[in-house]
Amino acid sequence: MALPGLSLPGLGLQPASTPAQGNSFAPPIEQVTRTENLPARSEWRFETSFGSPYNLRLLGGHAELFGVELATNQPYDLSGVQGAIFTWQGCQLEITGEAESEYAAEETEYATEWLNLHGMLETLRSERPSDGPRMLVVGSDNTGKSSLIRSVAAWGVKAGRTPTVVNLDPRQGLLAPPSSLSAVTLGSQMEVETGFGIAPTSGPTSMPVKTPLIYHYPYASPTDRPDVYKALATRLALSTTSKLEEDVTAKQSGLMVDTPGSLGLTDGKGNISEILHHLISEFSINVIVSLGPERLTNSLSKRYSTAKGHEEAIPVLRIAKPGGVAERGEPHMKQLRSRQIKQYFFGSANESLNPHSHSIPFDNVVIYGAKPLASATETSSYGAAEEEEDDYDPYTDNPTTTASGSGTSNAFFEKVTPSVAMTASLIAIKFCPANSDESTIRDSAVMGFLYVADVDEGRKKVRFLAPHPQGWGNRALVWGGWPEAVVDLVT
Ligand SMILES: Nc1ncnc2c1ncn2[C@@H]1O[C@H](COP(=O)(O)OP(=O)(O)OP(=O)(O)O)[C@@H](O)[C@H]1O
Repeated sequence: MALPGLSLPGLGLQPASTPAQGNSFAPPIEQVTRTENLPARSEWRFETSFGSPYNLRLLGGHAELFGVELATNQPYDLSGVQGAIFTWQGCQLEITGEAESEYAAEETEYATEWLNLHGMLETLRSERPSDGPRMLVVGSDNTGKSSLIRSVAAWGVKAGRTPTVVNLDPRQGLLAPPSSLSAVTLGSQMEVETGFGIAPTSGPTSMPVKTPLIYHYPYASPTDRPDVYKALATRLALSTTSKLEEDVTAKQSGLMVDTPGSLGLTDGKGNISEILHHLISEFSINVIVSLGPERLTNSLSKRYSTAKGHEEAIPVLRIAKPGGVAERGEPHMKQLRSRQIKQYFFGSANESLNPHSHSIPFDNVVIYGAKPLASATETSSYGAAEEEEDDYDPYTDNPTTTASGSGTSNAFFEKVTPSVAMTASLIAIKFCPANSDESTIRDSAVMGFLYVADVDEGRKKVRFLAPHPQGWGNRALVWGGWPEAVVDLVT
């Protein structure tokens, strides 16, 4: 019997191609190993703690984690992960280690819906090769947005496409630490354990390197600094779309935009976030996928699914939240951020990296502190913004003063002297020179991140960890109060 969706274009189910990795997998003696036989179209859901080993191995059949196929006999370390190993045809798994919860589930209709979405994207790619799908996924927190994007991106890569994934949620980085808004074109398949993989490094790696375009937004939510968020989204949209213009295959493969859960909420009158309108307009979105409540989908449909003036209609699709998606509390999210930061500097178990130490006198370093929103100038972040939104110009709110303080106002940054308060936090190296004006510093892409390992106020020296051995010349450095310090990065 053919499985629904499997005949859709672009998803040739083939035997797992990666060979067995031998017998290097040696479970700790006290760990109990058990096997699970999963029937077709079921999944193994698990929630595991950080630091407590949890290993999975595919013994037979086919299985995938968010679209990425597991290789037979390869051990995968899935500690600190909430997820599900899904199988279309049935499989046998070997599991070692303790989970906070784990069970086999057969209510997996969501997977067919996601696969049908992949099929629809493939149809759009074939029908309009010069103008691929530009999909935005919206919904409240923990509705499966990132997992959906990971899966359809992985299926796209498997079908020979090179989709571009855009992460607009600063709380979780995409090939970058939290506080990043980033985009990457996937030229190769993702990893089972690390998802999109690790950030590029100066050293040799066994994994194919994916180079993201990164902007720095050192706040947890778009509504913390909507002016900065919108300006950076505009920058990211411009850079991404102009890059796609130079790459026919990537343009045909299309964009997949992941949004933070706060943009999937409507106000009491059912109005959509004005920032969401901004993203739809700036990324020229032509498919909207809603994982949110019916109210959000209705509001989006009312606004976008019928043509208005010169605007084309944008289809709005509603997809149900998968049953297995778990609420993630703040302690879990904090550990996730900490792990992403560690991985940025030290890599993963499969691909370790060696960060470099740079000790610099205070006088030789110029650091700008990112300011929180000082005055409540934004009265409401909801509303239709029907006309003005499309005309949003990031330059209109640009102060012309230098960030170093001459002139009338420093809206975004203030110069700061290194202090112990910075210890264990992240600093972004911008591509622009240190004496650039505020808006240039704000809008510059990120060259890389530094970790403040130590500040010696007595000797007036600051020690950074950097992924690269080279210095960064006279570039602007920006310190934000967010994400929180990760004190156990350097032991
Ligand atoms: N089928 C599933 N079974 C078990 N866990 C799942 C399943 N699908 C997703 N998850 C897990 O649920 C959590 C939330 O999913 P995901 O990150 O995709 O949601 P999200 O809507 O992007 O959340 P947020 O907006 O808060 O970032 C993740 O840890 C994810 O790995």
